[in-house]
Amino acid sequence: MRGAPGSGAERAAELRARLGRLRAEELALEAELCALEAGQADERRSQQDGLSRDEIQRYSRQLLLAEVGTGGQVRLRNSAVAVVGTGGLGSPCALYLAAMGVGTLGLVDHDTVDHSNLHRQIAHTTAACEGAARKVVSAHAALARLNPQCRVRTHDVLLESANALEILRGYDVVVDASDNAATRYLVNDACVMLGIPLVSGSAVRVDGQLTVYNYNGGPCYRCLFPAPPPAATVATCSETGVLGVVPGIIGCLQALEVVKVVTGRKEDEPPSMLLFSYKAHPHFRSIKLRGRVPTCAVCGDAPTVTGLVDYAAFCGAGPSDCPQTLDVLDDPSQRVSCREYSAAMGRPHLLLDVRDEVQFAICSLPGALNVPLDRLDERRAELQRAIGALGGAPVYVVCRRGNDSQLAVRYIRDTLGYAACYDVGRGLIGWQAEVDPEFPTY
Ligand SMILES: Nc1ncnc2c1ncn2[C@@H]1O[C@H](COP(=O)(O)OP(=O)(O)OP(=O)(O)O)[C@@H](O)[C@H]1O
Ligand SMILES: [Zn+2]
Repeated sequence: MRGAPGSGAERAAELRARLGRLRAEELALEAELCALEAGQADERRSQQDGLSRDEIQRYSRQLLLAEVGTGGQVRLRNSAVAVVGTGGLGSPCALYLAAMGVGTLGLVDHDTVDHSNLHRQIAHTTAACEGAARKVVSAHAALARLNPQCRVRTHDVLLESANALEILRGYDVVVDASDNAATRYLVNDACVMLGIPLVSGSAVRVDGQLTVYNYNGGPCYRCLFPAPPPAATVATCSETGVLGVVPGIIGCLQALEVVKVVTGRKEDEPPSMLLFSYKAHPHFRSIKLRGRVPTCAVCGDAPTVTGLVDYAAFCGAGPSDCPQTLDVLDDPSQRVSCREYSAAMGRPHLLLDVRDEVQFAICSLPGALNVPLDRLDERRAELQRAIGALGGAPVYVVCRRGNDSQLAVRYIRDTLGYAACYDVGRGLIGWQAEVDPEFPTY
């Protein structure tokens, strides 16, 4: 409803529009600044001993703590910390590190802000998303607003074997806030080779984990996990979801560990892994870890990995948490495109949606019967009845991305013996791209 001319509602709309333009301009300036600064030679980091008047005022509540004091604050100011990933973990971690007075922060990310990031990636804003801002630019803007005294270096690149040593060299601590196995091993190996402590975190669904690796005789990531898990078993936020505050909790704890390492307060702590779960009571559990493993391939006594390797090949998946695309149907005639299904919708058929009930409740195509892939066999009689009523008309099977639907087509053809069954290729993601741009994706 539009307000009357001159009313508060009209003024609010005008102010909202003006703020939108200012936010867009801020991001454009930020992007230009990031690009300029990225091309400049690094200045020497300040290594002075004392604190300025401004610093004393800004950090006064922290200076009062025996755990920090002036000495600790100076160490924070003189430190440089790299944060790999400015997503769910990296956002709160980098914000707190900047707020607490870390002098130099390096942000590494190769991604653009997306709407589905905003419930947890709190360094980013709706305006950044609408302007398709790069994550490092958007995070730089947030850090600059929070603490202009923090020097931010942005690395708007995919961290990979070819650039990791060069990018991470010179930092005092590295924070792994990434979301995939290939990057975890890469960052671990680079930190071992460069002799940098690594504060590693992860968060999926309602659970999180935190460990400091390669520190004070403790293990590295490979000491604990010498071989990566099979790529298909790795849970990812985009597939299984994540409660917004969970990476917030772990990212804040990563910032805490950085402070302890930089201020020298962690030296007496034995290595441990902290586990968090919303479902466990109490929510936190700490597991003691053994020290460095002498046979470890990278930090052991006779390392076999002495340079960065091909981590995508090692992990069976590249540096992305996007699920792999399956192709299990032998015959392309068992698949229709989303456009072809759209054309067939007016004719008799059964649309079977094999996503789980939670996803089906988010959005679905008209008339779809929902039987999750893992319940096909249990609900076999019901399926057979529905197929029997078709009089030979086709069954189309859909899921989110077109992977599970292929497995279901196989089941219906091979186990139920119904040959007129087709996969809707690329699933609902394809439906939005090919047929209906208004259809929600998640
Ligand atoms: N090798 C890498 N180099 C640079 N950035 C990386 C690398 N690996 C992961 N990242 C970044 O780490 C961040 C991890 O964030 P997060 O786990 O919250 O998920 P996301 O990828 O942003 O979102 P979603 O998984 O929901 O699509 C991402 O911004 C991603 O781009
Ligand atoms: Zn090791």
